[in-house]
Amino acid sequence: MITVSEALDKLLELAAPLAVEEVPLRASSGRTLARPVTARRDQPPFSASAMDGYAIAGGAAPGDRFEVIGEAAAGHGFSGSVGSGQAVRIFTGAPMPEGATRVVIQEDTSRDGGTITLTEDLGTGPHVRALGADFRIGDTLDAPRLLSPSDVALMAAMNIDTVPVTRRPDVAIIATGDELVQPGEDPGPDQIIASNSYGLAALVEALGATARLLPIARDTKASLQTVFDLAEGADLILTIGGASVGDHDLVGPALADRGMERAFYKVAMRPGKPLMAGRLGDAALIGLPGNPVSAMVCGHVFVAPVIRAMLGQKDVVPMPEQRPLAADLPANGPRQHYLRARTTAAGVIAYDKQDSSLLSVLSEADCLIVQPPGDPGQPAGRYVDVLPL
Ligand SMILES: Nc1nc2c(c(=O)[nH]1)N[C@H]1C(S)=C(S)[C@@H](COP(=O)(O)OP(=O)(O)OC[C@H]3O[C@@H](n4cnc5c(N)ncnc54)[C@H](O)[C@@H]3O)O[C@H]1N2
Ligand code: MOO
Repeated sequence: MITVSEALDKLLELAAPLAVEEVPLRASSGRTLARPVTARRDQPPFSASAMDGYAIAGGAAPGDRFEVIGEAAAGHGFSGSVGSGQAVRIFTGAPMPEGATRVVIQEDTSRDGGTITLTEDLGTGPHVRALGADFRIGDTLDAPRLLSPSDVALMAAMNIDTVPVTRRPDVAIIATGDELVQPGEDPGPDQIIASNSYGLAALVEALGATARLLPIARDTKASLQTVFDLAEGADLILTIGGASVGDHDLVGPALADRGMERAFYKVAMRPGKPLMAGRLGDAALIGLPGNPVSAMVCGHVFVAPVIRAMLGQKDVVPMPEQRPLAADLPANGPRQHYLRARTTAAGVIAYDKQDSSLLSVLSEADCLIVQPPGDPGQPAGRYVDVLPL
């Protein structure tokens, strides 16, 4: 058995960044920027008013009077220039007229026909946004970067309409087992619903991959080979179940027949011990254990970093957070334990039930406490490593 960190190193060797593609700006949120993009204009492209009021030239004091000589609105600048004793009615976002140095907000003026008088409680201003105050032509948004809605707004303002992003990893997901039927079907008396494939598909799609749920493979080598054929073209193949040592655990042998180069089998972790990984043709392959919580925990711990690496992201393995324990944590055995836990005001608390079949517990949990192998147990109040879910 290898350690979690050794397994992660070997897995990341299987995951090279994918090709770059151009997508419309509208489709770029949640994608990974693959190359820096560059602002095509200054923002604002002119010195602009930040408020509704009057643009004036030079100093201003309560009681000063100005003649209003024109109007500047957003999209419609004033073509003349402003001199001493003159003002231009101006609105937020309008270009500052030539000669104007500040904006007096309209609340600080009283208007009488074509004249304004500055009131006693005159503010300081200047209420002007300098040309290029947000960004200048040539400023860049650096890659790699997971694009957020705010980044999309920024790129739009930079006048970037197509965005170079890393291609979405194509992830083929194969559930295996005679006992499985799809959600919505009528299970026989010895059957259960295939749940892991759906949870894993949601997980990889949330990370920016495309999931292909292939038909359930039955517990024969022939059925497994038929479904493996359908995984052709995938960047990453996830198998679920059939990974352990039972007579019907045929995933390893079927993959060996197919010529998989195995990188490792079995990791010193709980849940998730019978994890397997390797390369099958052009695809990376991760063989996940069948127990539902084991499959999902391995999804968070191993599959997510592989997807991020394929997307060309940096820091693909999340650093655990430090949080205090709200209750004592019992001693651990020889495998790194990922305990399903919840956050309370007093700290994190592991659920009493840690069996790797309990999806209801996983669904309630908001984090995993990561307890190292051989840990002697920790008292309440001690800070421990936690992975938020
Ligand atoms: N003698 C031993 N038995 C087991 C060991 C061991 O070391 N020695 N390891 C145990 C551990 S740990 C795990 S984890 C499981 C993993 O076994 P497999 O990967 O072979 O998984 P299966 O046997 O196929 O299934 C286990 C369990 O999960 C259910 N399952 C499978 N696929 C799905 C799915 N897509 N959706 C929902 N549930 C699924 C399956 O029905 C079984 O109940 O092995 C232990 N045994
Ligand atoms: O991965 Mo197995 O459940 O260690 O529970």
